Amino acid sequence: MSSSIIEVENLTKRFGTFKAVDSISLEVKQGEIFGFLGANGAGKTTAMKMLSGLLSPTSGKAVVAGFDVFKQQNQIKKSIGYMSQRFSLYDDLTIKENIRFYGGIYGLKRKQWKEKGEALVRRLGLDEVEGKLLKDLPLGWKQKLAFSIAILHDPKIVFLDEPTGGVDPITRRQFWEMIYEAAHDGITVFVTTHYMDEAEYCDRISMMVDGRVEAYDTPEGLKKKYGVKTMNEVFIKVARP
Ligand SMILES: Nc1ncnc2c1ncn2[C@@H]1O[C@H](COP(=O)(O)OP(=O)(O)OP(=O)(O)O)[C@@H](O)[C@H]1O
Repeated sequence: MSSSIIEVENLTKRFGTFKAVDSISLEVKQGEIFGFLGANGAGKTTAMKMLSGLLSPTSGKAVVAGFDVFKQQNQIKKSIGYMSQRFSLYDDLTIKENIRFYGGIYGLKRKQWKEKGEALVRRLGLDEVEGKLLKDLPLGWKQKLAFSIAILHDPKIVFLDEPTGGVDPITRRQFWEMIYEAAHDGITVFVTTHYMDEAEYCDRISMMVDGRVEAYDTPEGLKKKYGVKTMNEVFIKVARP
């Protein structure tokens, strides 16, 4: 049995008197693809920011990649990759410049980001367009590139906040193939999504409702528990009881 890479116990975040995240507990195993689901405003982004060292929790406990989310936020940031729809690549830089920029942020040496960047461009078939500005690429390509850059430094965990929003099903499927490859290489994937077909691709799932974790199991286990055939139906039962 693989060991846990994320351990969360009664983690809470208050904004004033409002509890955006209300005493959540969960565990993610190394190399797992963990789906972090919930309706809009359920508290997913807030929880994910705490786990990635970007936001201080109010109370509870969480250890990410062996580091404490209260005291070791900088070490956490170095051990993870993060990609969200809002925080992505720079539109006014070329593909190559984005790789160089993020390689620098992740602390890679020139030789490392050059080698890894070249391999990445080849793997994604972007050789012809690497000198193009990001804004001239289709959204699906930008997302694949953003994901590849988020794991350029071989992090232990990559946090993906709605990584496939707004793209067509074929591009989403290709994106998920990249996720599988990363997991196969031992990177733990922690992903939020509103697409229930994507939830089916995860090893395990948690579903948040109003700041709390209301369901937590494998997709198969959840479907069995709620007596339904799809994750869509599970979501409707859990999120709108
Ligand atoms: N800085 C903040 N100050 C006050 N309230 C906040 C703050 N950040 C988030 N919230 C509130 O906390 C709740 C949870 O927000 P969060 O963004 O974590 O939800 P989410 O599940 O990620 O939603 P979505 O799917 O829409 O991204 C929301 O009601 C939101 O308005």
